[in-house]
Amino acid sequence: MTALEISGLAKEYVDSYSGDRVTAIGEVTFTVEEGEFVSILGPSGCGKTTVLNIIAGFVEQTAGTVKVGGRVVDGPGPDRGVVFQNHALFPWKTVLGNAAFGLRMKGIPAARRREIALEHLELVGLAGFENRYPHELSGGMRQRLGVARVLANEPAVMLMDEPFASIDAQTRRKLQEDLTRVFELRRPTVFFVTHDIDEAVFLSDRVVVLSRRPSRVREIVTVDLPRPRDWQGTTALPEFREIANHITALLSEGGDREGPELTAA
Ligand SMILES: Nc1ncnc2c1ncn2[C@@H]1O[C@H](COP(=O)(O)OP(=O)(O)OP(=O)(O)O)[C@@H](O)[C@H]1O
Repeated sequence: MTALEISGLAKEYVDSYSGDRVTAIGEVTFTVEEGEFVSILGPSGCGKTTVLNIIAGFVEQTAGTVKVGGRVVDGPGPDRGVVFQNHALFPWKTVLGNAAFGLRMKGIPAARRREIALEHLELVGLAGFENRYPHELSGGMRQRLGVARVLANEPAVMLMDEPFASIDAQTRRKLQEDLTRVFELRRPTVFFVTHDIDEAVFLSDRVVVLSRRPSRVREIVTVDLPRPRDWQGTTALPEFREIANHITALLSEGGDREGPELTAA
């Protein structure tokens, strides 16, 4: 079943200082099926985060529709859970309190909240840290907590905005591997924004490649690599490199004039 349906999405921003209009998203259409991992890639400034913010209900589109589970999105809601790049955890709450927060909002009784939160902390490798506070965790651990907090709520769609961008390369590999493991176990529906071609190919079932601004879908690339995936084995597959090279070519044909930050090994 289709979990997320984006049709004819467009967004024009008006710069609050100059009054200039910027067409961030030209026309973007794609779907994400239930239990599918879909990433979005494109040149810097092509509107990837804007697409995610519209799906989350934080930003209103100029045209087009977003449907989650067949229902039109018109604001934030518990059917969408966001893992932010900067964690966005509650600093005054413990790890357990953060993981259980959404469950509390849903009115789930305390004992059950604790049980669900602990189960998800264990799933992301944070068992034993439940009484710590966010400032006592490393960046990678905070991001694990962000994932546990969202998964515990069982949203229809999990939205991830470059969650590993500010994390050192070695920890990042581990987090990517652990995210695939969690995905393969639980099969949440994931929409993932990234700049990193290898990351997108490694994690995803499909990759939506956008053109530069005003963005359109250049191609939706299917990543038919076997699961379970592990970084060393999967990235060594000739098919992995073929797909990553194909996406690199698509992005360079698209004239990535805004920056060389797209990475491909
Ligand atoms: N609130 C805003 N007001 C005006 N312009 C905006 C606003 N938010 C984003 N933009 C502009 O819209 C375009 C798309 O921005 P967005 O952050 O969605 O792109 P992105 O592809 O995620 O960028 P990056 O790859 O650099 O993270 C950019 O030109 C940006 O400057």
